[in-house]
Amino acid sequence: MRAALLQLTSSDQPEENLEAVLALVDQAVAGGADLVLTPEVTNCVSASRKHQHEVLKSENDDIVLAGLRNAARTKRISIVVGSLAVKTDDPDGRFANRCFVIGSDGTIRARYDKIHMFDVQISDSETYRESDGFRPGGHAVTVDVAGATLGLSICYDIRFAALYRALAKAGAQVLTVPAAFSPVTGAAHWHSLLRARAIETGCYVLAPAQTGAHPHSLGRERSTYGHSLAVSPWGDIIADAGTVTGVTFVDLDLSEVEQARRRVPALDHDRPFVVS
Ligand SMILES: O=C(O)CNC(=O)[C@H](CS)NC(=O)CCC(=O)C(=O)O
Repeated sequence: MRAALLQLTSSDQPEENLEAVLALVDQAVAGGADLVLTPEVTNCVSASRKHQHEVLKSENDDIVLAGLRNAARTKRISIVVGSLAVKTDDPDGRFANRCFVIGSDGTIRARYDKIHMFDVQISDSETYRESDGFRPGGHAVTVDVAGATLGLSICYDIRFAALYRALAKAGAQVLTVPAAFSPVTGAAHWHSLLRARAIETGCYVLAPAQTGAHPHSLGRERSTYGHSLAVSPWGDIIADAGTVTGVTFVDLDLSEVEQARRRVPALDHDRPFVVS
């Protein structure tokens, strides 16, 4: 199976982002991809709640989701839309940070709402309060698509190893980690966290990322770390997109999942213990 990781610098305008992502989907198809993966918040990166409420829609009216479903169907590819910010029926008006898996017939095969919210003060000048604007999910999801079983996650989830262990035990062979990582924590932790999850589970890890300085008509400036990454089930980095936008191809051989788990069957070696 050939996967293509799309690295984007999404703006706060969904129309622009749709155009940009469809251009990269075309490149991915031309390069022979069966499975295309896009980063977290492909449809809109914005720090302004007011602006988000103006431009974002429920999933039924989201133009990026509609455009990517159409692309999947007409080009016969599967797509993991890393996430879209979509309106929900939350009484506080909060959005969902939702991953969509689209089959090669254009149907939505799975949805996953990001579970862990990035409520973090990285420094005096850099604070994130994701749960102010987004309603967290509570369901982990695996899905069979393009000949593989995927285990879904989003960005900050990567710091919660138990999620990935549960996904692998539920049958996942490929863990997807679409992201919009902060430059500071990315430089410190990104590669290590992704490699650790691959090593612990014997899964491929595919992590398409937002990169660079995101243009804003409103709100404060926002930059992301980039470095879309693919990691083998043995823990080797097999692709790193650096910081430019574009498409990164990676060929997956699912027998490597079995092989890694045969060599180190740690996934089957959990033991009960108490902490005192
Ligand atoms: O707000 C949006 O536009 C979309 N969501 C995000 O960008 C989220 C929440 S702010 N970012 C992360 O989870 C980064 C995690 C991270 O950087 C780390 O774990 O170190």
